[in-house]
Amino acid sequence: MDAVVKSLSARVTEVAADKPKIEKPTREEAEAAVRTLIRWAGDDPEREGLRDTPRRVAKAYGQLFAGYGEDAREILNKVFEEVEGYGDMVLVRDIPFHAHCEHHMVPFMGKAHVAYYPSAGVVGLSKLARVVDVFARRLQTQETMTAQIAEVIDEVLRPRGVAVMVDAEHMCMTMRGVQKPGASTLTTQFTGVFRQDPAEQARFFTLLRAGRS
Ligand SMILES: Nc1nc2c(ncn2[C@@H]2O[C@H](COP(=O)(O)OP(=O)(O)OP(=O)(O)O)[C@@H](O)[C@H]2O)c(=O)[nH]1
Ligand SMILES: [Zn+2]
Repeated sequence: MDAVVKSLSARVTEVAADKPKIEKPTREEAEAAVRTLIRWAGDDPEREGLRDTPRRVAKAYGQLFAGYGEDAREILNKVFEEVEGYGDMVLVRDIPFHAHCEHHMVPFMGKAHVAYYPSAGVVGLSKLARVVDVFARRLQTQETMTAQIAEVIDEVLRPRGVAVMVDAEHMCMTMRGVQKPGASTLTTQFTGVFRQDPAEQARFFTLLRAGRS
């Protein structure tokens, strides 16, 4: 791709960082909390099989909640200005993700579909998937995550419109509580032309189905 790379850092610094600011506990405090939860579950944190578990859980949290240390705006901070006149919809569908619900701290997982109409250049396709992960790797509701993905793309790229659809299964509805495995939740967020024009939303849904039986 014969593309000119343009930095959007000036625009990026205009907007507030989206990383939540909290005072983190020490690693020892985190591990002690895991030991407490093991006891709350009914087991003995000192038995051999569980002795290393607090350390592993604290480490796993680093990956599962890596989104707190990332800024989606920085990920989108690079556009390819010239893509041989392309101005139509770009849709990356079936982006798999794992998140944790903020109510029960158990996983919900599924696929995100992200579309936008470029205005001044396009962004690397992988960046759209990275943006999904930034918000998925936090304590979330599906609605908030869907809105955050659409909003940050809209804010940084200033496209003619953004459409995001998230399709997920919540383990808090499967493994506990109401116990309804297989129930899926769909959420959408539209900006710009997708919000204003129902025909554009219809086109987004048509493209989502394209090539599928
Ligand atoms: N809107 C929304 N609700 C969610 C999401 N993830 C989990 N929930 C819901 O959060 C609600 C929490 O309800 P509460 O009554 O406070 O908690 P609870 O007693 O554990 O509820 P049950 O899950 O019905 O047993 C449940 O209805 C969950 O299904 C989400 O991403 N979005
Ligand atoms: Zn939940």
